[in-house]
Amino acid sequence: MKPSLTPKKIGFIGLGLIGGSIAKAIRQYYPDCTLIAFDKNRETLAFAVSQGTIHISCSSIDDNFKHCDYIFLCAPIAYNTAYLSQLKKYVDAACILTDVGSVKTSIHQEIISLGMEEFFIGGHPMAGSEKSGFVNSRAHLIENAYYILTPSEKVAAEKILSYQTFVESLKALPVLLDYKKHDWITGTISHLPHIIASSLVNFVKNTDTKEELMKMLAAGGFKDITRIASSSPVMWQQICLKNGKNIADILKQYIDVLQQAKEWIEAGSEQNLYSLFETSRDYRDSMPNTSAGPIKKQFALYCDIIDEAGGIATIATILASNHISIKNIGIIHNREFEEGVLRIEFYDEDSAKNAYKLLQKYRYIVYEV
Ligand SMILES: NC(=O)c1ccc[n+]([C@@H]2O[C@H](COP(=O)([O-])OP(=O)(O)OC[C@H]3O[C@@H](n4cnc5c(N)ncnc54)[C@H](O)[C@@H]3O)[C@@H](O)[C@H]2O)c1
Ligand SMILES: O=C(O)C(=O)C[C@]1(C(=O)O)C=C[C@@H](O)C=C1
Repeated sequence: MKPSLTPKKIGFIGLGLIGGSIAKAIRQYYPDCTLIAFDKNRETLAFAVSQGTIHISCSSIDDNFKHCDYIFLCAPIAYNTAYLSQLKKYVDAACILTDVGSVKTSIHQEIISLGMEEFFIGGHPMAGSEKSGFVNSRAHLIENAYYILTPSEKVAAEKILSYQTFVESLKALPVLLDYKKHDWITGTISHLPHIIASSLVNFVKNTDTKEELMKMLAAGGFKDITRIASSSPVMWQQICLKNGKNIADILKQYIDVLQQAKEWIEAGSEQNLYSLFETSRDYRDSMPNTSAGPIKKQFALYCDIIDEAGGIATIATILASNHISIKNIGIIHNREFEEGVLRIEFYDEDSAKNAYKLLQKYRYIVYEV
């Protein structure tokens, strides 16, 4: 049986940040598709039904999961793998079973041992946040983000094509990859940075002065490199356990690099130290910073506001009544804007441009980023 190009029913197991965001995107682009979900958190399911994101909330993996065009496993990785045996009786020839987990080898191995290869295409959207849960999910999360697909060896070519087309229809950018290669690459560009961020934060916590001066004085540099230290401990514990071998090898190489930097500093090696920062600057600056690149462009503007109660609310109302959604809003204080200024972030370029024109029309002083 061929996979359907316009899915009629899609199931979710785990409806948090990623499951919720994919479900919301599907709701937007396939309004006639029935969405069903099981999550261990019943309040999440009730909320998702009340929001109109899903149609049916399931209290377990039950018969509702029969005849799905897609089943998305979106719980923390070890649970996704643990649910496969229960799902086996619900996947049929037309169904594509997929996951969104940050590690792929462990789930592929279980799929092989359960004889479910013809149904499974691993998936991993390279988008996310340090915030978890359905409440933080949004349809735009995967827009313009790379979405890695790791097809099983025995899955039909037409299923792969169909899934690629589906991912594109949700405005993400599918990239096919071997699952073992996936785990090495994400080990380096995602898992290692999370370990660095968390251990750096803990290092500061443990070496701070009695008055917590480090915590007070930590500025942009520290905050930029450690945002992801606020991510879900369960999710990252499971990633480290399941991709442990790769991460340990990568960490070893990275520690050698740190050791080298230490030696250059101790030796006062001017040329090597200059090269360290020059090379990194050039490479970092060469990374695409458009919304289609791995680093998402931020669509923001700054706006002066009078320091009075309700100032932010007035601006939020002007934008909302013109159907412009705000991603983030807050007053910032830095050297450039000593008095403090309102920073408003939007989901896309058009919203930022429209907001700019609108706020100018209302006589606000607005600065483009
Ligand atoms: N957060 C990110 O940045 C990111 C990005 C890409 C992929 N992922 C992957 O997506 C998956 C989900 O991550 P998330 O960020 O959406 O996490 P999340 O915590 O926001 O959501 C997980 C959801 O799964 C539910 N859940 C937990 N245990 C369960 C269980 N045993 N049975 C059923 N439901 C259960 C939780 O109630 C929650 O609603 C993970 O596998 C992660 O590796 C995360
Ligand atoms: O932007 C973030 O907060 C993320 O951590 C997203 C991020 C990452 O880039 O490492 C986290 C885990 C994923 O599996 C994919 C994306």
